[in-house]
Amino acid sequence: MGTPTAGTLSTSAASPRRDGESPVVVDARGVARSFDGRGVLHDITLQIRRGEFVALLGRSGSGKSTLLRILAQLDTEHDGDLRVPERRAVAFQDSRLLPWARVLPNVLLGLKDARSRARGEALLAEVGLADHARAWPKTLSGGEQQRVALARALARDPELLLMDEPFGALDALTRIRMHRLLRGLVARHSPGVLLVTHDVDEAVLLADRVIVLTDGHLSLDEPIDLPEVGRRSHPGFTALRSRLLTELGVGDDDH
Ligand SMILES: Nc1ncnc2c1ncn2[C@@H]1O[C@H](COP(=O)(O)OP(=O)(O)OP(=O)(O)O)[C@@H](O)[C@H]1O
Repeated sequence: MGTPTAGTLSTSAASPRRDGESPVVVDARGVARSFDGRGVLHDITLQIRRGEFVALLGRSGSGKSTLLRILAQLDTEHDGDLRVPERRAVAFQDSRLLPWARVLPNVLLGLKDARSRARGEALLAEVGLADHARAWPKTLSGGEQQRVALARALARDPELLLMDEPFGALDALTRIRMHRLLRGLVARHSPGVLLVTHDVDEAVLLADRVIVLTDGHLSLDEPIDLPEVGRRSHPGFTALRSRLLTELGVGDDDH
């Protein structure tokens, strides 16, 4: 494995957000990863800007989680150049809350700033859990635990929010509610977002842009030019959904 060039983007102070010119919060050039000599990611070049919501689709084993872990810098054993901001947050399919800490301390975990508490409380209110600040995680439903995990991620005011199948374990109705919540949170807090999902509908409903990994190669990178409201009933939704299913090797008839 070669030595990666990893840098830190500092975007918050210098560049105010401008249409189409928001600061870049992921700048990956030629990123590659092998395990035991087997290439899993090949020559990934990808930029994500602050405020942009990117969905990452791919078949099982295509390298999605590997890429997310690299962008989170949980895995630094890659080739190529990567720049991501210091202020980044990751959410996984399981909420990974500490069972021995109540909800608010979970949200505030690792934050030392005296103003953090107020921010944590405000975020709990935003995710509809103001009354649960003193609850133990195990007393919450799966959806509530994921809402706490989102509050925890946003408490760091991340410039980059990375999510790996965050709603994968939730029932269909809870997922729909989480989609609405997430869109609102992202609109208000404006991080750059990379959402790994298996779910084509989820990708097309939520994202501004969709990328597809095929056997470790970025095989598609496309803006989603659909209205935010009424997206599912827009004719463009069905068309893009079909194209993505084809790209993923699943015909509409199989679905
Ligand atoms: N630590 C590791 N050691 C060896 N191989 C690994 C490791 N991590 C991932 N791989 C391999 O890399 C490939 C891509 O895995 P990855 O988890 O990134 O895929 P994925 O697209 O996220 O899959 P899924 O949708 O099933 O979660 C797989 O073949 C996997 O076995």
